[in-house]
Amino acid sequence: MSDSSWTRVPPATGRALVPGLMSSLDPLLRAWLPRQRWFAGKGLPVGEFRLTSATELVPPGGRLGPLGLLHVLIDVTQPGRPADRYQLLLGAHPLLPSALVRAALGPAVGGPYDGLTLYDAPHDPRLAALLLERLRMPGRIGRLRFTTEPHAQFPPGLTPRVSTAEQSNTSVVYGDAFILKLFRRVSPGANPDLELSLALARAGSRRVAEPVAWFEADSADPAGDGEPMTLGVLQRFLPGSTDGWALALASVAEDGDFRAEAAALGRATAEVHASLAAALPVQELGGEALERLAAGMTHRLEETAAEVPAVRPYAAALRAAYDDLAKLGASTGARGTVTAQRIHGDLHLGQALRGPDREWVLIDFEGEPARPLAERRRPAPPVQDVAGMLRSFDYAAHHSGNGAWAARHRDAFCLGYAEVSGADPREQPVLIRAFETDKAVYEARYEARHRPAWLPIPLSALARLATAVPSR
Ligand SMILES: Nc1ncnc2c1ncn2[C@@H]1O[C@H](COP(=O)(O)OP(=O)(O)O)[C@@H](O)[C@H]1O
Ligand SMILES: O=P(O)(O)O[C@H]1O[C@H](CO)[C@@H](O[C@H]2O[C@H](CO)[C@@H](O)[C@H](O)[C@H]2O)[C@H](O)[C@H]1O
Repeated sequence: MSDSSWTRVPPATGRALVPGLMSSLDPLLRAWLPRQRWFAGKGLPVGEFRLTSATELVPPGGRLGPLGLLHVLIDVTQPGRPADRYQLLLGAHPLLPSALVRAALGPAVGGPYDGLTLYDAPHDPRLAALLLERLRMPGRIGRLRFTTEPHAQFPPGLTPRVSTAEQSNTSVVYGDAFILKLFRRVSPGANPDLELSLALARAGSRRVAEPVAWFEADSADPAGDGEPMTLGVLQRFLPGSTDGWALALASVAEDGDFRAEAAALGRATAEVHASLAAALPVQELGGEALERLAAGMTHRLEETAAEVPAVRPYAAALRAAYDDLAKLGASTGARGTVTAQRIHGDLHLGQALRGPDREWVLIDFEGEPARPLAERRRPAPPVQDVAGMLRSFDYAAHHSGNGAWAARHRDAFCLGYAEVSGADPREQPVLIRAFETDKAVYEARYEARHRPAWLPIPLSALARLATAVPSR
């Protein structure tokens, strides 16, 4: 089937295809976009919207027109940050069915776009099904390129439902067999969620949800640097799985013993690290690289203290952890004693799913969404992931004030990790303290921006880390 049966391909700006789209979208997006969890520039005034691409997907042989799926990439300018590019998937309807009213970008009646109401398409099973059909067929449409992993099979007609999980992107589950993650803030370059999941799956790892298909946009516009942008990844869905955060909270609530699960998670994490080290480049970080790492952490602390006043009282003491890291760099010279490799980058209990077979699988290899893509793709010491998980045990325990639960399970996780890697991460105290501090600083900013009621959790960790005995 030729691509042309799927779509009308618009010119680069999309304006000729969808006359009036931008003037209709502008006022709607001003109100709707900042309310979305995945909107990165919260709290800052919105400047301009610039349409960089619009592509309409319509079913083969289906009627052309506004009832297709409109794929849009839009740049948003805000003072004090580089422009962000967002992926929008829009439906348009003359009279929105009641089930879709909550997905409307604005008032659900009297739509401003040619008399049509615009809405967030992943919520519409008909349009989500259309996207799956398109993913089943490798090929291009305008700037969009669809790819299927060789030998991967996924049947047509799976029933879609949009995920209700609180998340940084938007996911659609198809028949409890596959899950499509639609990245919302996109940048040129492979998204590590696709890159690392694919590397792990191709290496035969059982700790990953295998990608079966994905789609990208080329960066033909002047702002792009030539690398394609990953827009969405379809992966195996793990039915009947529960995430580590839910399991940990249940255990905390009854002061339970979760150590076997925590140790198994430590082993799974070390297995993933070993597979990533075997599949992708590894490098030794010399003195200067460690000093740069420490400088980056110090910078993040300063930015956070400027933005989140409650962090300020701890800032001076916390810097000691980074100074120690820089000194470690200075003492190693160019020899390099710290191994860096590709890692998960944002590991926490919510990123680990345990299936009915009781095995852990890690998901969401995207890294911290707030960091630039190039930084997220850089090799880093694997202890960074360990520190992320240690913070997560602390988060879980905080809900009941049960600090002993956190300590027991942090230990169990490290012991499990050591069983596979051959070394207990706590044998690198300077590194682990620096990364744990850096993570808690990240969390303070994350919570201040997204969930202010949770801010006390990273703040209490910062208070503890600030008074921790320096490792010198
Ligand atoms: N392969 C999968 N199988 C089952 N559930 C999944 C799978 N991938 C993700 N999920 C569910 O979707 C949620 C969000 O996924 P995640 O990749 O963390 O998205 P985001 O990056 O947008 O936060 C997870 O917490 C989990 O509940
Ligand atoms: O899963 P995401 O990629 O969206 O990660 C972001 O959101 C997480 C919260 O949903 C946040 O994690 C923090 O809260 C968790 C409990 O909800 C806790 O287990 C983590 O340890 C803590 O960092 C994550 O930092 C953020 O990037």
